[in-house]
Amino acid sequence: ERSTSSFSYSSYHTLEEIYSWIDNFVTEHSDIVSKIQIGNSFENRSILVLKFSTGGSQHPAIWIDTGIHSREWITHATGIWTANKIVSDYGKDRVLTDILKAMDIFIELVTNPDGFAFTHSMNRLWRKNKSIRPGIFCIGVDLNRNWKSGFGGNGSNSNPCSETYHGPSPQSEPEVAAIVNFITAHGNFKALISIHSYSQMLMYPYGRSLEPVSNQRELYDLAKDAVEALYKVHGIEYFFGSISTTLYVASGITVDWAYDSGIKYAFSFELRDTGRYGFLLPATQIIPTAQETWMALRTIMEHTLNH
Ligand SMILES: O=C(O)[C@H](Cc1ccccc1)CC(O)(O)C[N+](=O)[O-]
Ligand SMILES: [Zn+2]
Repeated sequence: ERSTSSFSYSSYHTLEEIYSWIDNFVTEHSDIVSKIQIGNSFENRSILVLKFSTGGSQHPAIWIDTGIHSREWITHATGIWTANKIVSDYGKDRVLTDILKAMDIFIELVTNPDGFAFTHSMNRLWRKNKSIRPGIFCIGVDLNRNWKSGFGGNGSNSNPCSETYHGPSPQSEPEVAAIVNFITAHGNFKALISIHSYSQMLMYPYGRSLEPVSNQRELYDLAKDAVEALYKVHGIEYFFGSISTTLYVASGITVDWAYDSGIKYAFSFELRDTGRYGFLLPATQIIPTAQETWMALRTIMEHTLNH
């Protein structure tokens, strides 16, 4: 369709519908939003990032990614609603306006486009990307185990048929390499938020070990404030803490790489629910989930602005 006004934010969408929405969205809000292609997926789909900026060059930046695991459809839908919330509230919400006056926000909505297309065409519960390699008879790498930090450690698997297969080497997957190259070249990211589902948790590094990060107390207090802001919207309760102590040990993950790269505010969300619907969360819960998640994101971004 020609404009985002006919786009339903309370429905799940195909890859083509999302990419079309991105083009319309950027056209309609070209004063503050632009589209950047940071690379191509294994199956040669464009990897797209939305940049929200009020100008300046190289503002300190905040990264948000959704859909790194393709079956977690609530995360793409939440990202799309969040993008629209940012343009709707800029100039009205004092906190958001202050954030965007000083910082840029980058949102990668479909971080695993090949896997996402596959969840629509063949297997709704596909998690990994779609890479294939000679002599290997299972498809895909877990993009949340392919990062350099702690690569190959506990909580990742060397078996290509495993759902947590870490891949042949760190950043072997184009979908991960594209983000690493973009964030490294930019050089001024202050926060990274990688959004998953489900379990209703807000977590910070490390995943690879039980060892606390240097600013653990600060991250604990910030996570606490963020989940309280989330709770106030619809009464949904989140657990929070470090990944390894709150959920399980996982190695080669996005937020450990971000933290070790100097991004001291690195978080991962597990959105709704706690297992009743799981990855098959009904579309009726998209907007309520996005509304409450926004309040947590806004809390993290405000803290990043002020520290
Ligand atoms: O194992 C995962 O990558 C996430 C948990 C997670 C999330 C962030 C960093 C480390 C681990 C769980 C999930 O979101 O993928 C849900 N699932 O197990 O399919
Ligand atoms: Zn996930």
